[in-house]
Amino acid sequence: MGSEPAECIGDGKPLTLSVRVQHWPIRGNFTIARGSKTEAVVVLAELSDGSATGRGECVPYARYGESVDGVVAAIESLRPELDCGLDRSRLAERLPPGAARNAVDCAFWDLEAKQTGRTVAERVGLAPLRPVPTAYTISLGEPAVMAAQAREASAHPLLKLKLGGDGDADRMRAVRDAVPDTRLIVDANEAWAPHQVQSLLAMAAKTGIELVEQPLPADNDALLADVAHDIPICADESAHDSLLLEQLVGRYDAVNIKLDKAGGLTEALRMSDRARSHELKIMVGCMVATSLAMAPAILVAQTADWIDLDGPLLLARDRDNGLAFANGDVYPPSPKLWG
Ligand SMILES: CC(C)C[C@H](N)C(=O)N[C@@H](CCOc1cc(O)cc2c1C(=O)N[C@@H]2C)C(=O)O
Ligand SMILES: [Mg+2]
Repeated sequence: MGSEPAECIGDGKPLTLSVRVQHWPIRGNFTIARGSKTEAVVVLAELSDGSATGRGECVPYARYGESVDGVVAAIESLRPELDCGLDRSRLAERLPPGAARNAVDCAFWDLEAKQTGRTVAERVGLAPLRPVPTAYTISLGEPAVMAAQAREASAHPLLKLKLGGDGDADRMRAVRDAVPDTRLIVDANEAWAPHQVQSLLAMAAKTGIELVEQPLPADNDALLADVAHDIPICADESAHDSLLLEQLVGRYDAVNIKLDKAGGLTEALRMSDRARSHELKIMVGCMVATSLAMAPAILVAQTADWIDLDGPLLLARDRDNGLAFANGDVYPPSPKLWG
């Protein structure tokens, strides 16, 4: 009698939770080495203390063993603890790195900003947020189609080409010919075979591409230690949270930090610090999602080497008070959106 349930690990105020699955149509469709998509399926978590409400959005990703139902259930499982005061500082004790923790962590940060009247950027000690240049992604397709799309998108100073293995030398060449002055990065999403990696990296360097993201399946990471390369190789599917960063050293030159992999802003900031201490360069990336999912990543992007936060640009429509994109830059969020 009177004792707290065993699962109570927080000492904050009771919070109410709302969890919703939302579908946001993509303009046209979006293709990478793993398949095509016509909509972004996101999970929205809201935490309320009765007067203020904080929001966070995540994208469950089957590649990491996640499903929409599983992520919703993981967030829902926090309900009793939120009711007895679970706060952000204890969240990592309850959820592993991944999409579910991301949505809740970002909702906590947003709620804390509203409760304290101080932006998240101020609370993490950042200077006033500035606009940052983001890549714009060209979907995987035939070389001529990708070249045409790159030409249409050439107002974006930095393009990210999705690659797929066979035919990638032609894709890189065709796009480079179409946009000779545009900065290019490429993302193979694990589609290169070990026997292709050396020649495709050389072709990427020759065509003036400045970064190659996740060339090999994550299981083949060890092979990269012996691959000579003139351009940086960036880990995406091989990099999740700060604990596993050490394994990338000697294999990769950079790491793509995504809040959905890390489990939110708290861990993404830690990952960014730790990547620097291992002398890894930093990309900040995203899934196909609304501006609410990009907003916290803009804080990590302030010190990143490459920024890939174009999710909302691929959507047919975005949330109210969505991020502004202009001249290749993405602008900091309004507190009406997040933070
Ligand atoms: C809007 C762009 C796709 C975002 C960014 N530029 C990007 O390339 N991000 C990812 C790709 C992740 O996109 C995928 C791939 C997939 O197989 C399934 C999904 C998504 C997604 O966003 N939602 C579903 C779950 C990258 O690899 O860097
Ligand atoms: Mg990637």
